[in-house]
Amino acid sequence: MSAPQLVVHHDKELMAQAAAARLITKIVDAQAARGFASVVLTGGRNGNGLLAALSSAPARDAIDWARLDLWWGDERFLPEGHPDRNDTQAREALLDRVPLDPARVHTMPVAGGAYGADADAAAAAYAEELAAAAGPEDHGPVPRFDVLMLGVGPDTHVASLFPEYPAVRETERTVVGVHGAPKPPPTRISLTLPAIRAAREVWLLAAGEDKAKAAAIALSGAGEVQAPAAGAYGRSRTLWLLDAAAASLLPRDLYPPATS
Ligand SMILES: O=C1O[C@H](COP(=O)(O)O)[C@@H](O)[C@H](O)[C@H]1O
Repeated sequence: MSAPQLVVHHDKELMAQAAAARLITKIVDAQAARGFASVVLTGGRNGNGLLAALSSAPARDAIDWARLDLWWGDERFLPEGHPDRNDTQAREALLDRVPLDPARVHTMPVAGGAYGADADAAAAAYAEELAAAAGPEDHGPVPRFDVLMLGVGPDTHVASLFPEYPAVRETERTVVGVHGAPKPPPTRISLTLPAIRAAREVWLLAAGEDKAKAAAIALSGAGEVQAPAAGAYGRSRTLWLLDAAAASLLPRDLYPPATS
């Protein structure tokens, strides 16, 4: 477990641009060291903001897009191409504009596809896909992702792990179906905390006033069942990327004053 480090940017746009620049460096370094990189994408406003910033970043094509594995932390279990699916939004923000290898783009299953309306079966299939991609060096059923990003919801949810829901208590499975989610749509698929914690680095994105309470709760010692964001950490780094509005309720001793 790595203790959270905080970086507070002046505003949402700057946060998205700085996070995009940070991600480019991370991916380029991993590709130089191992030949490929693996990143887990998040849905939500902050995650899509980062992808849009990456799309217009001058250094975007320093990344070798064909040697990048993309996974998702969660998905809204909706039909293919639905505008509310996280993968649809990611494609619009970035993925359709870069030369990815389609075989390395690991979207979560769609509703009405191979698993019909069965989100649990779809989740089990994604768990198998992760397990197949994990090598002996990963020492577990999911790859050691280079970076796993999570947008923090106003209620402290991350991925589709909502406070007090069974999914946040899961200790065995790496991917689960989520039913009756408090945020639409009610049916979702999500990585669990054990899968999230397999990542080398976990980045939590929180920008905007509506994230201030969630950041303060999660970073002030709350339990992970009540505040799932508190249970999201990486093996070697846990990084909270915030803007000043989202950091406004944090105790001042948690981070140095915003500088950028
Ligand atoms: O529904 C979801 O919400 C969260 C946070 O979204 P935001 O719009 O409040 O930033 C996101 O992390 C998750 O991936 C997504 O499915």
